[in-house]
Amino acid sequence: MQFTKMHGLGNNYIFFNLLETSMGEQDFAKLSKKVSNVNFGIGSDGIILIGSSDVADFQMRIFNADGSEGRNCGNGLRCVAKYLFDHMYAATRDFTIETLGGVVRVEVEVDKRQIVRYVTVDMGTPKLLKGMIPMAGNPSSTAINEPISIGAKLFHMTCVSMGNPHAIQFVDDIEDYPLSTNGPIIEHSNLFPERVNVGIVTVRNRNELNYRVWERGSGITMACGTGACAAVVAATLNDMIDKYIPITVHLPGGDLTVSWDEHDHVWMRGQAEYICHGELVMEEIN
Ligand SMILES: N[C@H](CCC[C@H](N)C(=O)O)C(=O)O
Repeated sequence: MQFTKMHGLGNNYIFFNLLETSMGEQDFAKLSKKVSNVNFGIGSDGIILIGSSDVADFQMRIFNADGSEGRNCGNGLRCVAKYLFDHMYAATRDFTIETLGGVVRVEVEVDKRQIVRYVTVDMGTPKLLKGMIPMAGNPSSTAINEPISIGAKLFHMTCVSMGNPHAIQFVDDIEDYPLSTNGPIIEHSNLFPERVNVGIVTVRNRNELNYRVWERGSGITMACGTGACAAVVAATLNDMIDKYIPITVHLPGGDLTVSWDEHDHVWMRGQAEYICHGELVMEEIN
């Protein structure tokens, strides 16, 4: 089985192109757990399937390193967009991709050799109601800087869905925050019936954020596109950054430009890179 390994700011996935070869009734959860493991597999934050769609130009599915299926993936979307344009599946520079979290529109920017360098994604509208995150509590209320106790710890969280769930906390210095301790506690709290991506943000100024993530199903990664979008929405809701302008989000793997526009759409612009192509020995997987 052919694969391509790509990353968006170090958030790396193994991509399978189902437009070329079907993988049949594959147990994608099992495949992702095996392939994502750096010792017994290839090593990645998960797998991404590129396929056809009845409601958009293409479809993207993402499975985390633990085998759970994600509902959206910002860094993955930029990689998929680059792959589809570079391999001439996409006839135009802008096209749509179906995810479990909804259909998004992407636009690729090419250099003079027609190679994709940057991708802009219209990530759609953020969902703020607890019933849409989803999280416990009154489903038609929101969690904006809400004090939330989990175990013996008190957190102040702003919760946003970008198609996938994010719990955002604002701290003085993201490097000091015990993310590998608190991340799994929050991810697996019964407050979040579908678990949650845990984002930590330091506001540098009115148009720059620092952001780190403990990802649902993958743990600490170098970057999270949907998380960066959720961070900008959360910082805006808490009046920590200026509205409607492009915000630079600094992640461990690099920078993204995110804006939440006056039409309630969140836009993310960033790079996507190839790492390698390869052949997966399938009998080792089953
Ligand atoms: N790294 C991805 C997010 C993966 C989300 C996944 N961890 C989940 O929601 O289960 C991104 O760039 O948006």
